[in-house]
Amino acid sequence: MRLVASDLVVTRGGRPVLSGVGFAVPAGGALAVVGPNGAGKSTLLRTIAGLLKPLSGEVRLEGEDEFEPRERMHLLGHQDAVKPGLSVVRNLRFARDLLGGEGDLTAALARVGLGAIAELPGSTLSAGQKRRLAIARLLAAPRPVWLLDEPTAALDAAGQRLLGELVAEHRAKGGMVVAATHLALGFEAETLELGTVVTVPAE
Ligand SMILES: Nc1ncnc2c1ncn2[C@@H]1O[C@H](COP(=O)(O)OP(=O)(O)OP(=O)(O)O)[C@@H](O)[C@H]1O
Repeated sequence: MRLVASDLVVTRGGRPVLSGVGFAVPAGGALAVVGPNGAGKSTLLRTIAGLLKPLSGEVRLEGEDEFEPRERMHLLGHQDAVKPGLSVVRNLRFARDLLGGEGDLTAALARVGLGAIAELPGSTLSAGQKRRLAIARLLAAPRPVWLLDEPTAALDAAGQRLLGELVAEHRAKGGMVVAATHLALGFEAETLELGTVVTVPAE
């Protein structure tokens, strides 16, 4: 399996944001997308996820031709999308059912350190706990491509280490990761500066 983007041209609000962006991430590979504020990192992730349509160019998941690429991807965005009125475990069940996964909710919550507060309402979570709940979705509904937008934001040191471990486990199973970031990610990745074309070697 391989995630390939070629010659992506994307405009937002009528202004060009990405022009001629391309990369290839093989099974087990990871790519860090870097650039200053407004460079188009989130735009690139949303385009890969199929939420924004490029003017030209394409994103494809080679080896998974029977699926729509977006069905095989997780986008962990800036917004943690926690429903305030639902408990932590119900939030996760809602997301899992929406995404069509079969992961173990209790195990996923335990892994991200939220097992003890599974019954608390989402409205009571701290920023870092919301981020951990968003990360639990990656485990509850396994998909081969993780698109992570500033994934370490709001995470404490232990949370950053945990994310590094989860990414390593995901990659060891052949998963792929594209992460937009300003901060250290806590895992090894090739780097894409927007506007350049790179090919990422496997681990
Ligand atoms: N909904 C929108 N409508 C119009 N323009 C937008 C929209 N969203 C983003 N943009 C513009 O697209 C450009 C890229 O934004 P994007 O959020 O992708 O950048 P980024 O690299 O992720 O930035 P940051 O590091 O600040 O998160 C910016 O100039 C921004 O103003």
